[in-house]
Amino acid sequence: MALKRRKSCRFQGRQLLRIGSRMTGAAKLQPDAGVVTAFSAAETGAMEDALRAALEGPRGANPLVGAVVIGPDGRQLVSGHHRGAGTAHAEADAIAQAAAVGLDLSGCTMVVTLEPCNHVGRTGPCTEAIIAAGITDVVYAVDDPHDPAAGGAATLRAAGIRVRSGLGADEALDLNRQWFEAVAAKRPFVTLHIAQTLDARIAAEDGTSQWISSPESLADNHGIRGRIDAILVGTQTVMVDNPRLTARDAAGNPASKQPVRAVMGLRAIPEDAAIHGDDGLAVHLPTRDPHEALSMLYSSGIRHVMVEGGSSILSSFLAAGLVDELIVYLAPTLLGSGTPALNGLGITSLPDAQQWEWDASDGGAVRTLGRDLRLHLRPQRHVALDHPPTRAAAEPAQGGY
Ligand SMILES: NC(=O)C1=CN([C@@H]2O[C@H](COP(=O)(O)OP(=O)(O)OC[C@H]3O[C@@H](n4cnc5c(N)ncnc54)[C@H](OP(=O)(O)O)[C@@H]3O)[C@@H](O)[C@H]2O)C=CC1
Ligand SMILES: Nc1c(N[C@@H]2O[C@H](COP(=O)(O)O)[C@@H](O)[C@H]2O)[nH]c(=O)[nH]c1=O
Repeated sequence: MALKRRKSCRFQGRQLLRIGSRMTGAAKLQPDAGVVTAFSAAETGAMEDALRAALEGPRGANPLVGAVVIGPDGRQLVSGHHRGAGTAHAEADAIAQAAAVGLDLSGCTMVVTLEPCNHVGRTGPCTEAIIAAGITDVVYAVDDPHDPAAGGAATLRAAGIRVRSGLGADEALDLNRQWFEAVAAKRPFVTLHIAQTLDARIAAEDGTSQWISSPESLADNHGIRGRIDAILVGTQTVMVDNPRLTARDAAGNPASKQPVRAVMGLRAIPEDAAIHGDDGLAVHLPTRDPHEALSMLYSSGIRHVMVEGGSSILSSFLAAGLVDELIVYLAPTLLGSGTPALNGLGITSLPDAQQWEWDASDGGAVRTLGRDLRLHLRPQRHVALDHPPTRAAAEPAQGGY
């Protein structure tokens, strides 16, 4: 990934860059008059690598974040990335790696794709770790909308650290554009799961569907179940499959973290349905409106939901434009008839088709899982972010961080 920059603006190994409307999707690294901030070629290279490192993490309640620390001579010393809610942030990851090999980071520059956090969530504040490491310079791409007005940058400055932002802002906004949108809309991040045959069926004519996916795909799906906040299905899936919707390992043992199990639809859930379990994690969302379902989940602290199916539910979330990430397990199996993965998106003409793009994050866009292919996609970007992230946009993180 090459950050946009013009070579002509370089002088003595440094670039003169203007940060134009830094927090908008139109933010560009442009050499020009105006607010002038200088970033060195080493910092620019480090930001490119930080953006690449960020892609190694999974999408969800937390944004993808990467960090690279460079020494006073511009050499890259260590890099880190965030591996999902509840794990070390990218800055803390890089600092921990340096500590593990006895690397002294005092006097170094931390280059990171998101403003270092200032709050105590599931992990300690990154500002504290940066200050404690003796880092003297921080360059970050975009503000963190989760922090209150005086965010991490202010804390770092108050500690005497030189802080600059806006380098790679376009790329960093694009990297997490769905996450920023979900945060601004105050709704959970939505991952849609489809386990389908080659001819896009999710169940046979008689309703049987277990299992279309390979054991490896099922294991992958259970891995996701173990790190999301909630899993959601329609009432019909509960009637037909009587699913448990728990996160389990290959031997059937429950994972340490279990998602809330949400059922969406107006019908009552049978009392003996397996989904109730005995852990109090099952909820009924008596609505057919996906917006309403998400707002019910959000108000109870859910920040990442995986929509599992069936077709009516998958279609309703897709038609409403509420899907941030799409994971399709594609089995080399043909049914020729049965329940289609989707049963209508309100599209009648090709120009109106939904367009998706391959998502290289978290292991890549296409992976082989046993005999299946795992396809990973995100909505295609049509325009710059209409509503750039602002600090006021989000409530403090609950499910994530
Ligand atoms: N292979 C896979 O990945 C999966 C396969 N499946 C399969 O899918 C099949 C079930 O799919 P399907 O029949 O589509 O049922 P769904 O599971 O999608 O549930 C549909 C029901 O949900 C309620 N509902 C809530 N919101 C909406 C909405 N916006 N639009 C329409 N209905 C809504 C309605 O019931 P109400 O009257 O209660 O409101 C409706 O009848 C099963 O055979 C199951 O095995 C299911 C999940 C995953
Ligand atoms: N058939 C099918 C899936 N089906 C989904 O898994 C649910 C069953 O979950 P559980 O009772 O916890 O094992 C079922 O109701 C449906 O939501 N998933 C997949 O990854 N691949 C598959 O082939």
